[in-house]
Amino acid sequence: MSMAMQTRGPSVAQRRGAAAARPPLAPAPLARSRALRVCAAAPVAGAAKIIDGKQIAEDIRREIAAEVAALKAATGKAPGLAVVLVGARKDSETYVRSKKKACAEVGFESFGTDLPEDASEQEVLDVVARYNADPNVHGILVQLPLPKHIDEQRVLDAISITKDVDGFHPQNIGSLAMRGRSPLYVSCTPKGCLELLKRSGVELKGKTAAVVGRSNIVGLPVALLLQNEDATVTMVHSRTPDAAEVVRRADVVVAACGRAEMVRGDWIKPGAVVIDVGINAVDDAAAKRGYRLVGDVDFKGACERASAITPVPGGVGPMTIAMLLQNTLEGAKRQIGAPAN
Ligand SMILES: NC(=O)C1=CN([C@@H]2O[C@H](COP(=O)(O)OP(=O)(O)OC[C@H]3O[C@@H](n4cnc5c(N)ncnc54)[C@H](OP(=O)(O)O)[C@@H]3O)[C@@H](O)[C@H]2O)C=CC1
Ligand SMILES: Nc1nc(=O)c2c([nH]1)NC[C@@H]1CN(c3ccc(C(=O)N[C@@H](CCC(=O)O)C(=O)O)cc3)C=[N+]21
Ligand SMILES: [Mg+2]
Repeated sequence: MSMAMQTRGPSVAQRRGAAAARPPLAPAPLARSRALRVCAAAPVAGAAKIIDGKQIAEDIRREIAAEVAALKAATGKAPGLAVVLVGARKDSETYVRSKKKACAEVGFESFGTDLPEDASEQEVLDVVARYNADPNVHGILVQLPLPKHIDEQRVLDAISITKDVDGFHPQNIGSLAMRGRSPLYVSCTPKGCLELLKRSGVELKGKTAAVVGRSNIVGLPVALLLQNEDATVTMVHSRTPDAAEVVRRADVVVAACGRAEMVRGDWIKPGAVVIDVGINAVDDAAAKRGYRLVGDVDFKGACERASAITPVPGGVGPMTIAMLLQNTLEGAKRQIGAPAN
């Protein structure tokens, strides 16, 4: 696999120092990504390069901040993102908080509505309708999962496709699946996976890819995107008799099955590129929060065989938020350019 590897970039410590020396998202003169660093966790022989999603996401957010400044200067308007949270799940609250913080850092206006766990479906639909009609809101995100008594698909379908920055509307997913059509928005996590591959110099054309998981929000759109880049894609799901056998043939593996460390190191074809979407909390008495996050891939084992791999945390997660900002900026530019849509 041809990869543009940069193993001689600054050390992590140097990079941290440099980041601290300037405001976090001030447009840098050179917004180059230093995608890959040597994997510290793996033995020296055959050590995989780490695809540094945190760093790449930071580069993208800096690019976005510069574009927002230019948009504001030209139009007097800032992109606006509305986040709707129903209930009080701890993880959802954390995600929503980090999305709002990311919005503020790039100069977006952020809107938010928090509804109680027992809010009715109609109340959620009313909030969506209000944001659909608000010209200062260019993107709408309804945090998932919603409480059981609310029909998730009905709520997602109610989001105006012009503001569907999550890319969850069936029309946006459908367009992704059809040759010759382009969706208005591509879902953030799948788009982030592809951006990581692209910015790491991974060639997809003619390669074999395995996607573990087929959910509407991750596995399915990732598989469609990889196929659009001319990879030959196999999707693995809970009824696949031998997941390992499929993964062993893949030059590119995307793991999104929601099973901690299910994809074992010895499933990885030597030299393959591994994108680990999984976010799983596992109890760990030694960790500060009492748990630590692991991916859907056995990271240590995979490091010994992969040519490059994303870590968890610090891989796909930060890219999801960067792509949300990117989608919102794109939507704002379209909507501000044509206010009568
Ligand atoms: N980093 C990020 O930004 C994000 C991370 N995530 C993480 O990604 C992971 C996937 O999320 P999501 O797609 O929402 O999860 P879902 O639970 O919706 O889907 C999981 C998929 O994996 C498949 N699967 C489950 N068990 C197995 C198994 N034993 N073997 C093979 N396939 C299996 C399921 O198959 P079937 O269809 O047959 O049930 C399903 O298609 C989770 O860890 C989640 O936390 C999710 C969103 C964003
Ligand atoms: N409408 C909707 N859109 C979503 O995009 C959406 C959603 N609902 N519901 C939940 C999932 C999950 N998700 C993540 C986003 C960022 C990180 C992230 O930044 N993770 C950090 C770690 C954060 C930590 O330390 O807890 C990392 O991987 O480095 C993870 C997961 C978006 N989702
Ligand atoms: Mg989707």
